[in-house]
Amino acid sequence: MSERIPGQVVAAHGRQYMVELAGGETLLCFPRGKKSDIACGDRVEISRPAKDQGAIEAITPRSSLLYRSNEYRQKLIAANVSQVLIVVATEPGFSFELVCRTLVATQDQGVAARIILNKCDLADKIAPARQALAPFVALGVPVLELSALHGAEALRPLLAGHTSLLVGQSGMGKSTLVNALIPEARAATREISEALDSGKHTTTHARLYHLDPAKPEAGDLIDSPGLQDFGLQHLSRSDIEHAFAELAPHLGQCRFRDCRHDREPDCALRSALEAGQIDPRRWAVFRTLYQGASS
Ligand SMILES: Nc1nc2c(ncn2[C@@H]2O[C@H](COP(=O)(O)OP(=O)(O)OP(=O)(O)O)[C@@H](O)[C@H]2O)c(=O)[nH]1
Ligand SMILES: [Zn+2]
Repeated sequence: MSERIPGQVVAAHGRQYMVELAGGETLLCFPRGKKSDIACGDRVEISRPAKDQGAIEAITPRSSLLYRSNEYRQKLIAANVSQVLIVVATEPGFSFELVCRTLVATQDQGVAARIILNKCDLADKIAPARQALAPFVALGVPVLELSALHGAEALRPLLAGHTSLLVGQSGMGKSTLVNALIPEARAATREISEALDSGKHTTTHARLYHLDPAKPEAGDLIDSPGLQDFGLQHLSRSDIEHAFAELAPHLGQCRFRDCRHDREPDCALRSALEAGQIDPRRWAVFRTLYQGASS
């Protein structure tokens, strides 16, 4: 048996992975066997049958796994993340539901979340954006306002000591933000794309960057492709109830143990909604997710 070498997946694209080894060398790797449930951020053990190619033999247990799913399949986003940064912008408008769904996924994985409100140079658009974000602020989700076009230094201290995942809809300015934080990102991405795609121009992969290669404590940043939806088919009704923090004081208080929080009498959740203790926009997303959950 050949020697097992530890490494970390720094780029994932289909069944191809770039794995960083101790010392910073990166190696193109393929998973052993048919399965490829490996994500950017995964710590792995590889074997090296050839100098310029590796085989992923094992995945080290993860501290967290962010993924999306529908009825048919699941899509891994990133592993071993300690905080998720949800990028929204003053313009164009962002999806309230997508932010809620991302927060559900982070809450489920016990990962911290922050919202970054980008494009705050567009001064007249800030007030409506703040209003749209108010329900998240009320929940205690920190919001950082910045303008990636003019720099992202305010964010840097919040990244120290973390592996942070950047997620957001297309057009919110995620790439601008990555380039502001990591000026060499564009070149690194091009290099990786060439290795992974052999010339094809797809940018569908997640990518891990070291904020300061000389200082591991500066943190790592994983950039992921723009999100259009965030399917959470893998979560049960109970998972969803527990992922909406504002419901916590009311869970278990309904008259019926198997209350579906719909039209049942003496539903504690509906009472809290009617008493104004639960934001109606959050409630609407909760209902959508709860009704779609399998059990
Ligand atoms: N006014 C303003 N525009 C910005 C800012 N940041 C990004 N933009 C612009 O917003 C547009 C989208 O930015 P990108 O960085 O490409 O957005 P993205 O989220 O990476 O989008 P995709 O690449 O489609 O996933 C570009 O025209 C940027 O120049 C900002 O802070 N202020
Ligand atoms: Zn109920």
